[in-house]
Amino acid sequence: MQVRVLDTTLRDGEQTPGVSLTPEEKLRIALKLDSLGVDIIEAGSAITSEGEREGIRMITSEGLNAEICSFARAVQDDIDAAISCDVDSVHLVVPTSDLHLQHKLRKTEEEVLEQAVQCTEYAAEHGLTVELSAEDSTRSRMEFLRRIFTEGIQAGADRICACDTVGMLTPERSYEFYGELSGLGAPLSIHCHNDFGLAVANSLAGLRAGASEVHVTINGIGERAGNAALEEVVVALYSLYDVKTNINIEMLYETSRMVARMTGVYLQPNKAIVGENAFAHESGIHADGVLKKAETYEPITPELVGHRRRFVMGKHIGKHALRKRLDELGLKVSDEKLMEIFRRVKALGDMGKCVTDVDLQAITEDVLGLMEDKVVDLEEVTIVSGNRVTPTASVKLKVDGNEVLEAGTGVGPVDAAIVAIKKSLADFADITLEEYHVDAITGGTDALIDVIIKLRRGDRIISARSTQPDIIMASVEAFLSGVNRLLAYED
Ligand SMILES: CC(=O)SCCNC(=O)CCNC(=O)[C@H](O)C(C)(C)COP(=O)(O)OP(=O)(O)OC[C@H]1O[C@@H](n2cnc3c(N)ncnc32)[C@H](O)[C@@H]1OP(=O)(O)O
Ligand SMILES: CC(=O)C(=O)O
Repeated sequence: MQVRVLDTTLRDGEQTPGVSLTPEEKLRIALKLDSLGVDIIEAGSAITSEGEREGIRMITSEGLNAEICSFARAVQDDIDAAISCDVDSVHLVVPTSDLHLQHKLRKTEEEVLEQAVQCTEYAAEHGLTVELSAEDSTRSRMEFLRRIFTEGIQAGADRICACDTVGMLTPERSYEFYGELSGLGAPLSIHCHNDFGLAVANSLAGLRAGASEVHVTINGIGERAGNAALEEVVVALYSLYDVKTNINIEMLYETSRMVARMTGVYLQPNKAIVGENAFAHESGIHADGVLKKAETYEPITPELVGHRRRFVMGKHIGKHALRKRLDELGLKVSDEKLMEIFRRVKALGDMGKCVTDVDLQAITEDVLGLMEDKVVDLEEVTIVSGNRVTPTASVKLKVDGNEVLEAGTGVGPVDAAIVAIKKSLADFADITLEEYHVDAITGGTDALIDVIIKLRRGDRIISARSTQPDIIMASVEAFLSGVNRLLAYED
C-alpha cells in the first residue's frame, strides 16, 4: 500500500491565526515541500488576494514534480481565480452538515448539491483535476454525504475528500466513517483537524479503513489547534504500519525548522519527531541505556528524520552521560573528580537550574583546580558614556603579577571596555572574541543580565558566562573569566 500526501501548509497552515506569508516565502516553502517529496501541494486559496495569486503563480511556474492545487469554494469566481494561476487541481470545498448549510450558507441540501455538481463540471471542463471535498463531513448526514460524492464523481470529480473540520472524530469512528466512504468509485482523502489532539490518530485510522490520500501540514500548523502533522503521520506510517509514502523522511527535521522560522510558529520542545527534545535524554537511566544501545529509549533513530541526539545535563543526570559529555567537551577527569562534578551538577539541579555546557565547563575547571591562580585580575574599570561623548573605558589589570593600565573607545560602553581589556592583553596573549551574546533574564531596567561569550586562542575555543545586573560588569567578567580559563589550559 502507498499513501499519497497532500500538504496544505501553504493553505490551511497559513490560516493559522497570525501567519501570513509573502509570495516569495510561499515559493521557498513550496520548493522545500517539493524536494521533501509531497505528492500534492495545496499552494493557497487563489481567491484570497492578489499576493496569494502571485505566490501561487510563482509556484506553478517552477515546473515542480508535485501537483499544485488551489483551494476553491463552490463558487465560479474561486475556480476562475485558480485557473488564472495555472494550477493543476482544485480542492473544491462544499459544506455538507445541516449546521453549515442552515446557518452559514443558508441553503438547502438540494441547492448545495446543485452548486457542487455545477462547480465540479466547470472545473473539470477547464482541465483541472478536481478533489471534491465535504466540509464538516463528520457532522453531516451520511446519506447526503454519499449522494454529494456520488453525483460529484459522475460530474467529473477525480478524488473525494471528507473533512473532519472541527476534529470531532475518534480513531474508532474514523475507521468506521472513512470505511463507509471508501468504495464510492474515486480515491478518498482524509483531512483531520486537531481540536481534541486526535488528528494524527484519526488520519491513520481513516487510512487503514481504505482512504489513500492524507491532508497534512508541516508541524501540524493550521486553523485553531491545527491539522494532522505531516511528520507524525508519515513516520508513523513508515515505522508502525510499514506503509510507504513518497516523502524523503530524512528531510523532515530541516523542513520543520524552515517552516517554523518562516511562519513564526515555533514548536514546543516535546513535539513528536521534530521537537528539540524528541531525541534528547537527561535522566541517567535513559541516557545510560541509550549510550549502551540507542533502541532502549529511542523508537527510531534521530538520523532517520534528519534530527540529532542530545544528552542534557541536569538534576536527573547519571555518571555515564556526564562522562560522555565531558569527553565530548575535551575534558579528561579521574573517577574521583567525576564524582565531584556529578555532585555539583545535581546540586545546581536541586536549585532549579538547568546546566549548560558553559556551566559544566566552569564546574569542571573549578574541580580540576584550573582556576585557582588567575593570571589576569581586574583592579579597576571606569567608563564614560553619554550622548555627546565617545564611549571610553579605562582599565587597570594585574596581568601575571604586573599592573597594566589601558584605555579604549568603542561604539558603546561595553565595546569600549572590551577594547581596553584586549589592548591590555595584546602583548601577553593572542585571544580573540568569537561570539558575544546577551540576554535580560528578568524584566525591567534592573533586570539580571546574562552574558555568554566565546573566546579563541589558537585552536582552543571556550565559552564563558557572567550574570549580573550591570551589563558592563557582566561583559567584563565573562571576558576575563574566559581569558583566565584559556590561559589556565596553556599550563
Ligand atoms: C474549513 C476551511 O478551512 S475553509 C477555508 C477558509 N479559507 C478562507 O477563508 C480563505 C481566505 N478567505 C478570504 O479571503 C475571504 O473569506 C473570501 C475572499 C474567500 C471571501 O470573502 P467575502 O466575499 O468577503 O466573504 P466572507 O469571507 O465574509 O464570507 C464567506 C462567504 O462564502 C460563503 N461560503 C463559505 N464557504 C463556502 C463554500 N465552500 N462554497 C460556497 N460558498 C461558501 C459563505 O456563505 C459567505 O457567503 P455570503 O457572503 O453569501 O454570506
Ligand atoms: C476544507 C478544510 O480545510 C476543512 O474542512 O477543514
